[in-house]
Amino acid sequence: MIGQASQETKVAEKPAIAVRNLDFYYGDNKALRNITMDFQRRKVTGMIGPSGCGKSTLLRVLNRMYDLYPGQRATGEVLFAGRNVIGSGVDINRLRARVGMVFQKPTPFPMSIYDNIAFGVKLHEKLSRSEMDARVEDVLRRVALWGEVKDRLKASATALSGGQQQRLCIARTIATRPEVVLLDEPTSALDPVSTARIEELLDELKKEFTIAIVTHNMQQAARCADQVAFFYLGELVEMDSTDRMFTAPKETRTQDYITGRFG
Ligand SMILES: Nc1ncnc2c1ncn2[C@@H]1O[C@H](COP(=O)(O)OP(=O)(O)OP(=O)(O)O)[C@@H](O)[C@H]1O
Repeated sequence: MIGQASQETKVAEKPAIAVRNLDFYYGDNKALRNITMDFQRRKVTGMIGPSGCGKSTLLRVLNRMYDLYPGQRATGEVLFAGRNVIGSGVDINRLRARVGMVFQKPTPFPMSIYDNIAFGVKLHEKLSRSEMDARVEDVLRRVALWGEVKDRLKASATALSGGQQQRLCIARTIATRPEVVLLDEPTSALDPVSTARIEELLDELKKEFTIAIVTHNMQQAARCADQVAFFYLGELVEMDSTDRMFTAPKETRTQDYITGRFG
């Protein structure tokens, strides 16, 4: 009975991000159509669908990355921390610290491993040297990179392997203590061993962060995600728990995609 009650409490928990009737345009091209979905708190939401269906576009809306480009606009609501983040009057730098993003290709800054992490933190917090050292160590430990780099924190981040660079980018993202971490195909440029390490890491990170991951890899979605959303031609076709999406999807298009019949 107690288990059931706590289960119900979990279900009732407010989503970290609630997307409502979201449309997105690249100029005249409508790339997202009336998207309504929830990103559950401290869960991994997998976003799947054929190339061009709008997965990356949706991620870029969640932290207003599209704002950097003229001609791109979103309408509808993206509710995060009590406000519509695609509305006016939002502190975009603050939003991007709270909704962090990791890209497909590792993108370390051309500076030292230490500074890659300290750089973003300094924009938002005033830490003493020892506090910053502690923050750097903490996030590097959490991405299981500390052992590999602790003796060369002042060395250039670009000298790390691709897998190490991607773990550093995740460390850099979580160093500003975001609530949500967005990952756009974070392992597609990595070998299987590095991929497995990132997937293990996601399992750890979701204890603390809400995670949204775009992936083309169905096994990865099945392994990592708690819930999966399937997109097609700018629409959200279906969203459900990972188990149900992979064993009993409601829509034929979902079934066809996950079984490799198209895409
Ligand atoms: N900068 C842009 N300018 C114009 N149209 C764009 C731009 N970026 C994406 N699009 C269009 O928006 C639609 C959605 O693209 P998006 O990159 O979000 O898809 P995706 O599902 O992430 O694809 P992929 O899996 O190949 O990365 C596509 O029709 C694409 O051509």
